[in-house]
Amino acid sequence: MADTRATDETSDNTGGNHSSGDGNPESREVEKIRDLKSVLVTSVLNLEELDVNLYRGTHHWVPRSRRLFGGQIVGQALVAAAKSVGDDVYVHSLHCYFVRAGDPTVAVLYQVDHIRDGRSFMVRSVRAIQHGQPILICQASFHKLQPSPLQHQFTMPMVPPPEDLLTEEQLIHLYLTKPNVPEKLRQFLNQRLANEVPIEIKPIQPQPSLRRPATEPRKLFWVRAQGHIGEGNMKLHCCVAAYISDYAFLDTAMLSLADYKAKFFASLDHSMWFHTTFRSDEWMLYECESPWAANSRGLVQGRMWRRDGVLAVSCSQEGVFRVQPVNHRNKL
Ligand SMILES: CCCCCC/C=C\CCCCCCCC(=O)SCCNC(=O)CCNC(=O)[C@H](O)C(C)(C)COP(=O)(O)OP(=O)(O)OC[C@H]1O[C@@H](n2cnc3c(N)ncnc32)[C@H](O)[C@@H]1OP(=O)(O)O
Repeated sequence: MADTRATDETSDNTGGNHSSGDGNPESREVEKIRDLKSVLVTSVLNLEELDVNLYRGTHHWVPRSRRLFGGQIVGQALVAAAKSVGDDVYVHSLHCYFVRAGDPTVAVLYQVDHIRDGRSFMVRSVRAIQHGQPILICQASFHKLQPSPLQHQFTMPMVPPPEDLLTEEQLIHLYLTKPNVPEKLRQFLNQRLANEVPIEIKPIQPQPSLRRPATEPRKLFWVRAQGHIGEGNMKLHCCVAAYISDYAFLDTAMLSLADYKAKFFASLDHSMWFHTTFRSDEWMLYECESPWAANSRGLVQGRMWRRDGVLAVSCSQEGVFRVQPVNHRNKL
């Protein structure tokens, strides 16, 4: 499908026109990596067709929890659903339940059911299956473009542009240069650096250490897929956004609680609404907030903004959190 609306990088509300090249050899290295095609496109979201409406997906990065990353399963389910509709419709929403933990030692099968094809909307249901049982059930709905005078959106928060901020990786490198970083924490951060997460993040207000105060459960960060995807296939950008949207989302609910850590947390469901065209390989501002948490569950809501201030995607998710007090004796 042709993406007819490219992001206008020259007119943003984040401080004007910014060039990513700064002459620094490290930045040039980063730009070289960005020339490579995103692994999300070449591998993670590149499903193998096994039969009619039946696909197989493999894994790239697996979180420390050793259960499959929810964003990967949602992104792959959306790829499978999108293969069953024509070029004249756009995905406008999806609603998923994570019903079982995904097993990283085997592939995931995606079975697509055609629920309904209407004049304007098409609905698909996808079951992600491992060991003969569903791990995710997902409904995705597609819509033809139908312009209307009814139009409004919230205003994007004012934040520094991504060019003025450090990536999560750079922040960790900086932190590791400090003296007296406890060995356990150093190991944890080095492990984080070794992770091949195909996502780049630039937090607006980086946490200087693990020992943080309780704050309003809200955070903002710039995010994009690692590597190049390019213009063109809007459905693919939505699948990549589905992957990205789950990465640093759920822990927003934990911000209101200091001196506790989650000994177990997992997303229970995930919903997304796609409002307009965007590029998932270009910086988008992810605004995440948690309006409620109690009873071992927390709700998070998110908005992904194109850097020209257009609201591109809305997300919402509930997660289960089993928390325990942190022993701060050996922490900074
Ligand atoms: C700014 C930059 C910051 C960057 C920060 C980001 C950093 C890292 C990112 C990391 C990645 C983020 C990950 C994002 C979230 C995810 O992707 S989570 C993955 C997707 N979701 C799932 O996998 C959930 C799948 N669903 C399930 O597993 C189950 O449905 C469920 C566990 C939610 C339901 O549980 P339940 O109904 O209780 O099932 P059971 O089979 O009975 O129990 C499962 C285990 O839980 C234990 N348990 C049950 N109840 C309790 C209880 N009340 N208290 C304690 N424990 C309980 C139960 O004993 C089982 O345990 P075992 O498996 O037997 O050990």
